[in-house]
Amino acid sequence: MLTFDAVEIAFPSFRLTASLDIQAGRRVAVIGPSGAGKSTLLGAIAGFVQHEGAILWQGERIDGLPPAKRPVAMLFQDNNLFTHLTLGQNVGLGLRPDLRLAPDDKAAADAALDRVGLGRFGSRKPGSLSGGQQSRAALARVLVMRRPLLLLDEPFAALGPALKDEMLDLVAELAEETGATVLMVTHDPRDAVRLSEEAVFVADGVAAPPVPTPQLLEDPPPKLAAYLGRR
Ligand SMILES: Nc1ncnc2c1ncn2[C@@H]1O[C@H](COP(=O)(O)OP(=O)(O)OP(=O)(O)O)[C@@H](O)[C@H]1O
Repeated sequence: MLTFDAVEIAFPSFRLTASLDIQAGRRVAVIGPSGAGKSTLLGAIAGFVQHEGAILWQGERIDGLPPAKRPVAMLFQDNNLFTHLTLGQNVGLGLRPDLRLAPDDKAAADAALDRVGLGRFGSRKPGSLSGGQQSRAALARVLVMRRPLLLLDEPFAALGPALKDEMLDLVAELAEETGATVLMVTHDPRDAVRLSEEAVFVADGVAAPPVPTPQLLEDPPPKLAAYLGRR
């Protein structure tokens, strides 16, 4: 279980509180108006954002750990693939930031590329791939890290609808296989329904405890209704 215990994030002109639990193995959408604090919430889990209160994973505090030691892998919208490195090396970075890859590491990187359908592309560079293939490579890099918490910050926003659906289904499949707990920031209720079982609504300085995604979208609180354009 991922626990936010009286977490409070305070920037000079922004404040966000969160007291909630997310069951291990769940896929959870983080949804809410622009600027509400969705990315900030993920940043606190990953260790990029300072806060009061405690964040625990399986009952142990992780908020004192440096980002690299947290049980977390994070995927951003711009992929963060290095254009001068091959896909194999980009994925290998998930294992060894210095890229001193042992044979086992190389095999794990190849296996991760294979799993996302890029088995033959290990020696290619990102620039020679389509947007969808680049997204798959970035997913392979977080997959190879084998971290139990997968944080996705609008990772597929730049993809067209069909490709986005394909990626969301792939994430769901991989999460089932690995048992990973997934938190995904999205602006699109369709994405939330496609990927997630539960959703955390972030608005007015509060990240609310998760509720079943269909329930939240069928009967949204007023702020979410306004955000969704349903008044
Ligand atoms: N390092 C920081 N220092 C000060 N303020 C910050 C910092 N990071 C974020 N903020 C502020 O925190 C608020 C929440 O930002 P955040 O990016 O988390 O929102 P969001 O819900 O992810 O927005 P969007 O949907 O537009 O991406 C914003 O007002 C932002 O300006």
